[in-house]
Amino acid sequence: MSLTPDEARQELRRLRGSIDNMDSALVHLLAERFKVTQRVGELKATAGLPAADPEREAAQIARLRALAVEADLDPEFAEKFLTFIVREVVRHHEQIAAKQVD
Ligand SMILES: C=C(O[C@@H]1C=C(C(=O)O)C=C[C@H]1O)C(=O)O
Repeated sequence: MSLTPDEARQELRRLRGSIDNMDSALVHLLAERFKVTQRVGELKATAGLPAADPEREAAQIARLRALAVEADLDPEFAEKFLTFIVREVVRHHEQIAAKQVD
């Protein structure tokens, strides 16, 4: 299928509109996730529980890797993405716990 330059530009605009919508959804989902993990961090700090839970993280990685395969997404990428987010969450939890000690 060969497109004229105008048709290609039109298709590019349409595809980028779709990418923008998905990026917006991702940002909103991440914001909601961080609101919930903030509450988890406060709960853990109050109860004296550790910031990180490696067992839970391993279970999440296994679950997301399987979901990624089903969804035709690279499971390595899914794991890296989750690990990146969880690392940030644990950093927040450590900060929340440190504030409680002050
Ligand atoms: C949110 C939690 O705290 C940490 C962050 C996790 C996450 O972002 O999913 C998972 C496990 C913990 O290391 C939790 O324990 O559920």
